[in-house]
Amino acid sequence: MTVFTGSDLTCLRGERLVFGNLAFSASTGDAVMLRGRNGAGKSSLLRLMAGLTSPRRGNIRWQEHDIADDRIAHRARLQYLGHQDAIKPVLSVRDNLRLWAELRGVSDIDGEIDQALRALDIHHLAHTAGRYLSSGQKRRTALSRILLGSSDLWLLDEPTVGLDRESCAELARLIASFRAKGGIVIYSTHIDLDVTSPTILDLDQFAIPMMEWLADQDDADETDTGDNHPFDIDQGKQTGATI
Ligand SMILES: Nc1ncnc2c1ncn2[C@@H]1O[C@H](COP(=O)(O)OP(=O)(O)OP(=O)(O)O)[C@@H](O)[C@H]1O
Repeated sequence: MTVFTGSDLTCLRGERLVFGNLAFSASTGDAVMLRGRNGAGKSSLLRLMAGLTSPRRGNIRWQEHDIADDRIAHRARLQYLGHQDAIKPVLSVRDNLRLWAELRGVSDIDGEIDQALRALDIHHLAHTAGRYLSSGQKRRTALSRILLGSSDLWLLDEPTVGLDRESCAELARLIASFRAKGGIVIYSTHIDLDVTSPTILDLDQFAIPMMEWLADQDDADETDTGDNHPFDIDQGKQTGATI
């Protein structure tokens, strides 16, 4: 059953048209790998999928409901791992996890933290303060957070950065186990992660020149009464803004 979809998505960041006319769909147990050159918009798309930002055009739906209609419900069903590990330097690994578990309303906090620490093989770091962790240990701590509580969707932005080979293999196992329980995983990576049969979404295919998009908008706006152009078209010409 198709659960998570996006259609006709256009993403603008600053004055940059990152991608346009992008669509995706994912069903229970699916993995989607985002691919594309640096700056193609993988992180931007993951942020849209998490409901942290809004598309300039198009919509993203969870079981037919636009995620923009209830962002709190959407946040509750997903775990998002961004570029930043978001580890509090003065708190121990365990207390960092406790903070996240409390925010997520986990009931068996200590039990779930123990499980997550074991899954990422960082139990021995439980009492180490965040500021003393190596970058790989920070990434493993951040990854252990996504195991806390229940979720239906993992959005992972370059989850392998800083991880050694064993941790990458462990992450691949965690992804497989999450999918086996019906979870959907969408991730970006520049290195091979051993994920079984992911759908590939290549963002390079959705890059469109800014001027082409503005002309397209102009046609669409001819029937509009209001002026909701994001940019003045002459300004676009002056700056020659293209992808
Ligand atoms: N906060 C921001 N404000 C304005 N533009 C931004 C911002 N963050 C990113 N961008 C721009 O958006 C575009 C897409 O960036 P994004 O980080 O989504 O790409 P990416 O595919 O994840 O890149 P990478 O592979 O390098 O991580 C880039 O051109 C970037 O310069």
